[in-house]
Amino acid sequence: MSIYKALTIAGSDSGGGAGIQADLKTFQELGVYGMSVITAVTAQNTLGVQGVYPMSSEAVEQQLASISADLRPDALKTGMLFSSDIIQIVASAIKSYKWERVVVDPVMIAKGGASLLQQEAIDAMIEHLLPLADVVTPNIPEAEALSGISITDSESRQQAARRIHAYGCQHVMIKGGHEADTVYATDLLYDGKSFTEFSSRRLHTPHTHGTGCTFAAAVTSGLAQGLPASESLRLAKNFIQAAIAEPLNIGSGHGPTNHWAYQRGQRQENSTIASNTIIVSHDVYAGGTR
Ligand SMILES: Nc1ncnc2c1ncn2[C@@H]1O[C@H](COP(=O)(O)OP(=O)(O)OP(=O)(O)O)[C@@H](O)[C@H]1O
Ligand SMILES: Cc1ncc(CO)c(N)n1
Repeated sequence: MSIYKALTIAGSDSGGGAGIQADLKTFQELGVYGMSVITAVTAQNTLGVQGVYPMSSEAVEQQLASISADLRPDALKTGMLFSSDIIQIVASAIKSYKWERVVVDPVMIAKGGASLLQQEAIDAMIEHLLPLADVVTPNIPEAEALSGISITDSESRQQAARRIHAYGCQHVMIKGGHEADTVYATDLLYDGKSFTEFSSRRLHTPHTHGTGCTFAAAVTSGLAQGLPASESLRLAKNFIQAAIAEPLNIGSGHGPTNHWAYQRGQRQENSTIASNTIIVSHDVYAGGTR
């Protein structure tokens, strides 16, 4: 039996719902062996972020080197990278170790508003990391920061996706979790040729801590097992829908998602979880100029 290996390069969330912890739980549930390079330790719970403690450059470099010397990842994802120094170290490791199937989740700000990436690091991400990415998964504020385009409607969302794609990544998925009051949570994929929407029923719950990390980790799990990007994104959309639909109700603030729910739903025919994961995926009209 082949063991597929996935690596997450991200921050630690002491509360266990986002960051490295969400990534490793997702890898495990989706049947891939998980490895981690920790870029920063955050003191965090469901109420917010109480502290951010970046690792030294040397600590990040050595973790990457140790993995490279022994355990080649089949796919990797980046999450919270915190500074332009860490971004450059990670980008040069990906290039020099010739690691492939790279998912960049351009984590910038936690849901409560705490900064997880220094402002000046956005340029480093565009210059060094995005050209190495197979899949980039910004939420709407991150897509605005990367593209410089204010997203107000579907046309401006398509423009932002085109602009980010032009930085050199293969696929851009602008996630729709932050849209207010829509019936569907719709993510928009651009592969340089056409747009595809992935829609699911928007669930009304405060328990969405770590949705972005979990989603990108599920994409990485699919890529690690050799699925194409579009299939990996479909898997991730199903995984996160199930994880939001069955909240754990842990903590007194914005609780974590349920990383067990997807596999539980797969095992139970006709379960409520399975019926929650109806996905509409279709090509959308690519208006405007390319
Ligand atoms: N309330 C919801 N109902 C259904 N799906 C949702 C909901 N909120 C987010 N999603 C889905 O979860 C995934 C992550 O999207 P989101 O925009 O929340 O990421 P994010 O802002 O990066 O998350 P994070 O807070 O972890 O940084 C997307 O596939 C999105 O459509
Ligand atoms: C460590 C970490 N990474 C990412 C996020 C974004 O959800 C978070 N809250 N914490």
